[in-house]
Amino acid sequence: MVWARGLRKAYPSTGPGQRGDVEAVRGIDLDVRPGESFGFLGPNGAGKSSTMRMIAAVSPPSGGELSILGLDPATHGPEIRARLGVCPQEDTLDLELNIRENLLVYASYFGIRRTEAASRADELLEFVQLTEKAKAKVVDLSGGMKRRLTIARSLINNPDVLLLDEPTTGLDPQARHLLWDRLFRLKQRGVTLVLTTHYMDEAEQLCDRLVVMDGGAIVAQGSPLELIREHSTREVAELRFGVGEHEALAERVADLADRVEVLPDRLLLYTADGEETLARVHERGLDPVAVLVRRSTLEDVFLRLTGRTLVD
Ligand SMILES: Nc1ncnc2c1ncn2[C@@H]1O[C@H](COP(=O)(O)OP(=O)(O)OP(=O)(O)O)[C@@H](O)[C@H]1O
Repeated sequence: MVWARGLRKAYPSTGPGQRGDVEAVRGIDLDVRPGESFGFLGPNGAGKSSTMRMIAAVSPPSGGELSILGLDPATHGPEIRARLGVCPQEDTLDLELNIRENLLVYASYFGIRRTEAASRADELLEFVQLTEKAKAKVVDLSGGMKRRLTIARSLINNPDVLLLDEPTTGLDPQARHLLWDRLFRLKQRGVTLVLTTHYMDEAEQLCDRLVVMDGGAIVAQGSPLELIREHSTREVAELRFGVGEHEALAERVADLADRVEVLPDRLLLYTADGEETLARVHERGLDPVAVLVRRSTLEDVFLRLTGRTLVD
């Protein structure tokens, strides 16, 4: 569905004192398969949105090869865009129109006939659970509802691939779960999902496979489970001590874990059995102010690969 080799994106520098181009994407390879849910996970500035804009055929690559739905975006941009759904990071809904009208106007951009557009709009409002709000204004919707409307809008042309740039950023947990549920259903219907996120739980919930990006490059790829197995241990014991004590205490527990990470507010002990490790910590006479034993997540994978946390 999406295939890339050595894909690059550079922007001319604009700021004073900036020299050379900004290398947003530095030669990445991609292979998104039909029907899968594929994610780009990485912190702000990793190059996720730049990659998505190239896949959406709205931003030309600066180098490398790119094929979308088997077509070259340089020569087949309009055909590709007609078969894609794009859900941008910021909602770009028309505030003057009501909810249903937003869908109808969007349908007209794709040349969909009025009667077909009307039934499609009703079907999509039902799908995103906004039927009762059909006549409401955009300003009367919650953040979660606006996102659902944006998704409905991006489905108006019945796309083969849906691109979602940070679909749940800024939403509360309930709104996020509702959105995830709709995206699962789309996947069940055979729509290929390509999404960016900086939420590890979202990547774990939604993505069959993902690439971890940092500084414009892919630093790891695989299924969430594969990435965790490959780059982390089964469990993590988190220990909080007094402010400024963590660096020195890390040395005293280093031999109790496969690996120890020092964060400003806690120590992370990577181990197969967190409770067992914790018991050993206490045996040494150390007394953390707070402890937590949890399973490893993609956040741990990112920390291992980059030395930084995903959300600073
Ligand atoms: N239009 C542009 N002109 C110049 N520089 C840009 C442009 N768009 C992005 N960049 C720069 O390219 C780099 C990658 O940005 P990009 O938005 O692709 O990252 P991201 O991973 O999507 O981050 P975010 O989560 O903040 O959207 C950053 O250094 C950014 O400042």
